[in-house]
Amino acid sequence: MCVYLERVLCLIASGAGVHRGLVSGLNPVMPTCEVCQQPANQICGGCKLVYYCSRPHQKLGWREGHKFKCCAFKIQYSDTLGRHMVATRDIQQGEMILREKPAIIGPRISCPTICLSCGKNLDPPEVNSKWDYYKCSKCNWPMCGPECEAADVHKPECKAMTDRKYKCDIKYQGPNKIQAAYCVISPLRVLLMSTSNPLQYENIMNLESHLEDRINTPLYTVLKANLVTFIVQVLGLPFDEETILKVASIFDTNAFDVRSPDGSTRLRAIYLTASMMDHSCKANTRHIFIGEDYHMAIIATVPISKGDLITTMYTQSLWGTLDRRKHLQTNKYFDCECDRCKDPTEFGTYLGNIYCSVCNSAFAPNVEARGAMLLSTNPLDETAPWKCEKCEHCILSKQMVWGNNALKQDLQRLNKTDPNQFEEFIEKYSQTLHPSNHLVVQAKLALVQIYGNYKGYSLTELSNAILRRKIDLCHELLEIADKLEPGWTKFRGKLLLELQAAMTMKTKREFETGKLTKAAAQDELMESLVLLQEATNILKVETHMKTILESKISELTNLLDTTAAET
Ligand SMILES: C[S@@+](CC[C@H](N)C(=O)[O-])C[C@H]1O[C@@H](n2cnc3c(N)ncnc32)[C@H](O)[C@@H]1O
Repeated sequence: MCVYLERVLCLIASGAGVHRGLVSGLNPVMPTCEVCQQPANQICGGCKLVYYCSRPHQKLGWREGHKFKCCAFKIQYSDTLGRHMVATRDIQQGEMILREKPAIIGPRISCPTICLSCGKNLDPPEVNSKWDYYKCSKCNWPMCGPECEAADVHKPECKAMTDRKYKCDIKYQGPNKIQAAYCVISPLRVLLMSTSNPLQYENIMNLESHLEDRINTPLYTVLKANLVTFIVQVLGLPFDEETILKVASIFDTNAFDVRSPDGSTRLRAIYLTASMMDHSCKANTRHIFIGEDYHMAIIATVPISKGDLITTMYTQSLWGTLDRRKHLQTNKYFDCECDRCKDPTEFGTYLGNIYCSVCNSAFAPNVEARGAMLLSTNPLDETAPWKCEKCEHCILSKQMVWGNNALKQDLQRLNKTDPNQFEEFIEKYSQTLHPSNHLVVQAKLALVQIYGNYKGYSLTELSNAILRRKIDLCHELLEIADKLEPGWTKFRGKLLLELQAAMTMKTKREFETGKLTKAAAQDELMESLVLLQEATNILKVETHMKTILESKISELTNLLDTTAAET
């Protein structure tokens, strides 16, 4: 980690300059100039972390290398947002704003049986002709094998448990059985840091927790019984109930969901600096995980101007405003008031809206009002009624919520591998849900994934009509992505890949059947190549995508060559 980031972390830890009410009482030692080490009082305007005695020395320091180290962000504090990240200079699309290793990584609150060291999902091997997992020889937690048992990450917790003769009693009970016992591990790892790495422990304990909001929730009542009892009574560790629950609450407020590309590992981790990013329903970054240690990189998805907030998405971008705000209130304890939440049309996508049943009824006298939507009269108030944009028809917000939930359940019940069920869902609700309603969008997204990828629906197996359908769906979804997740987002990258694959197949078929001339086929293939190049720019940072993208590019260029060679 660069020295500047370490200083950001120290600032976070000490609360200096960025922490609520702690701006006074800063380091009494006079800062020194980065260039001449003389007393200095001019702070670098970019990173706000280094000082200079004069303008010439600032210029010299910049030329001598500070320009490569200066962070593109600073952490600020406001009463409404708490600490948040702000760009200290213009940031380019695709630029890596931050790369950081996890301060702590561990199992989620409940998960299938995983290895405590590497986090991989465990398949039960046959041991002594009885089906069970390999177990740590000391604490009995399931592990991959002796190598993981000996890994450093497991040593402190293993010692804490074996010192008290505690043995884990997880046994193989069939595939994918969810184990609640894992809820103690990640908090235990943080608590043990209080002696092994006190500075890091302080850093973590300085994060926002919202414990006061969570303490009486059903989950925290369970944690009081399970987690607190385990730490205090079973392990005999010297922590009070509030500290233990605060650690759990810090995870719930700040942890990132960490997934390996192949889906074999799913953990939660805290990244101290990245956790300073506030939420926006149209975020300007995305994050990726790099390597086996799950370093996180934050990437700008759009150009970010100096002074802009650097934001991330805490919820699902393809949910409507009612669902997103509810999720943020119950999980992160704030009311989102971003531009998208304020706009009853969600930037013209109408993602969370439905058709007005009066204007769209078959008997409606005014045909010009067809397509009119119900809009919330105040999107920042979940109890506000919803009114038609064209007539006086109004419904209560709870009717909107009930209807939404009923249809959501209908969607969830569908067989995820059967495209006909998603097509029927879209058709069935076409009088209520317009083509970019969030439930229809989710059904369309499922179709884009099935068509061309699933067994029985590979690209070569698709009929021309379904191939055309896939292309149309990709275009529709890309239009929504441009408004809600613009730029170099994973969503756009994946859609562009799907689109170019379908377009290439269509061109190939039409050329082979003589529907397209050589020149027209080449023009179309060039169009696909442009899409593929943009998808590559977006996705190449994800290491597992590199070979896939390279082989797609070579397939497409080969096809271009072959087409050019045909007579
Ligand atoms: C991961 S922390 C982000 C850092 C946090 N602001 C702090 O001061 O430590 C998440 C918390 O930040 C606050 N927050 C994040 N985004 C926000 C937003 N758009 N509006 C208001 N509060 C927000 C909420 O309290 C949320 O639970």
